[in-house]
Amino acid sequence: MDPVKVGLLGLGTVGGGTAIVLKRNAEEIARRAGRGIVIDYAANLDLSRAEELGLGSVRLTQDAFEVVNDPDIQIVVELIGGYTVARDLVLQAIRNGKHVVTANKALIALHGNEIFAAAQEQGVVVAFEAAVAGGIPVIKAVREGLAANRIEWLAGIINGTGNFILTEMRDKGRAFADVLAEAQALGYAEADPTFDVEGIDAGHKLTILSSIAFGIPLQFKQTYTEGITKITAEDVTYATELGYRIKHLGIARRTPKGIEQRVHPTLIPHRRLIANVDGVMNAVLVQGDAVGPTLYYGAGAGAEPTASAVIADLVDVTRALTADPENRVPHLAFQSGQLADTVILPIEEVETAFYLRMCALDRPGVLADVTRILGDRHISIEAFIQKEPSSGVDKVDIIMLTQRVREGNMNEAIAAIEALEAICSSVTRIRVETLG
Ligand SMILES: NC(=O)C1=CN([C@@H]2O[C@H](COP(=O)(O)OP(=O)(O)OC[C@H]3O[C@@H](n4cnc5c(N)ncnc54)[C@H](O)[C@@H]3O)[C@@H](O)[C@H]2O)C=CC1
Ligand SMILES: N[C@@H](CC=O)C(=O)O
Ligand code: NA
Repeated sequence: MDPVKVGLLGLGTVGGGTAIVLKRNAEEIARRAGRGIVIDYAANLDLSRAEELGLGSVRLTQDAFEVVNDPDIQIVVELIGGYTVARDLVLQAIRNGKHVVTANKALIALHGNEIFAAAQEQGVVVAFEAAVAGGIPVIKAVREGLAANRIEWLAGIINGTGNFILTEMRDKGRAFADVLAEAQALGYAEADPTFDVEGIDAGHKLTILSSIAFGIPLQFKQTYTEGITKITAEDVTYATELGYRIKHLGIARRTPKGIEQRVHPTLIPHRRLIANVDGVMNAVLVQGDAVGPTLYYGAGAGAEPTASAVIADLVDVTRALTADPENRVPHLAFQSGQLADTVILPIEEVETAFYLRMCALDRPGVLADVTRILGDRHISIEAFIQKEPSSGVDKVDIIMLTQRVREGNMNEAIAAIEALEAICSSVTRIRVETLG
């Protein structure tokens, strides 16, 4: 059979990795797919990149629309990023009856509902394994491998750049900006690295995971996102003293009131496997009612790990070329008419335990005032440490772990604590999860 002709949009980190791995493993890939998979046409702003990648015989253009409109191209691989041009390109490819593979989580999280509806209508596939947790085949695992389960919750380290920064800061005491610059040089970071460090990228990925886990439409706007930029070296040290590690987690959970969909720094007991996932590695813990806990681990970013997922999708789509569209795996795991309209809870309604740190004047009665404020709102203290001045003489750092409480109640308590005259800074709060 003739090889499948692929149009590759974007020859950057992931596009380059995809070209290299497709060529290096061409024979094995063809044995798996049933026919060869070749890049026939590629688009990139800088055409000299094609030479660097040894794409000698491949047709080249700076205009990606030429690729999606080319009648010879059967599968379009979108590795440009962003949600404007990428959306137009993907929708145009679908209109032209082409299958699409993308690593673009921003695009899927924001425009996936529209894109999948268009794909369904045209009878084409839009595959997006590389969009979540890079090389880890977690989309396939949740969508297909766990199809028997009612998924109860999932929690993941799903941004490689953020995890790399937190690990280097903790282990080597390196400065935030310095590690971020290295992550950019290594090709891990998004074009706008604010997406990585402010939790937006993880929010995109969590939105996708939550949708395929619970059978709900993609709802990025309802996802609570908080980044890692406010985590201090003191918090890392105090968390360690209390037996925890700070990780940037995406958490999606079913509750009787609705679905929690949130990304934020989280204290996790240091013995948990996921607390020991370091550097650019990602991990996703998924709890199914039948299977129990399952854990997926691997590189969350980088050229070849991400290419691994892109090419796995290419193989899947190649196999599906001859299959009846009615019998394909649904884009969002559940049949398109079967998505539920379960409410996503606002963060104020979510219950977690909390780590609190505050700076107080070293005078009698302050601690009693703080514990009274918490007690009045039925917030119990699980652990407590007081530290000698780090922020000036006659001051102390008070660090507490609380039991689980509704976030709205904690907001009230924090406001009352901050209003105390003896409290000299705003209260730092980090949510705590045992993930057991
Ligand atoms: N870098 C990584 O480790 C991962 C990236 N992703 C996603 O993969 C996608 C690509 O990311 P990277 O390869 O890191 O980005 P990149 O910035 O390295 O590459 C993007 C490429 O697209 C080209 N490009 C931009 N606009 C274009 C246009 N209008 N027409 C033609 N070419 C155009 C640029 O010339 C550049 O070579 C993004 O959606 C990103 O979120 C997903 C998982 C991991
Ligand atoms: N910028 C992302 C790339 C992969 O999705 C990350 O660091 O995880
Ligand atoms: Na993946």
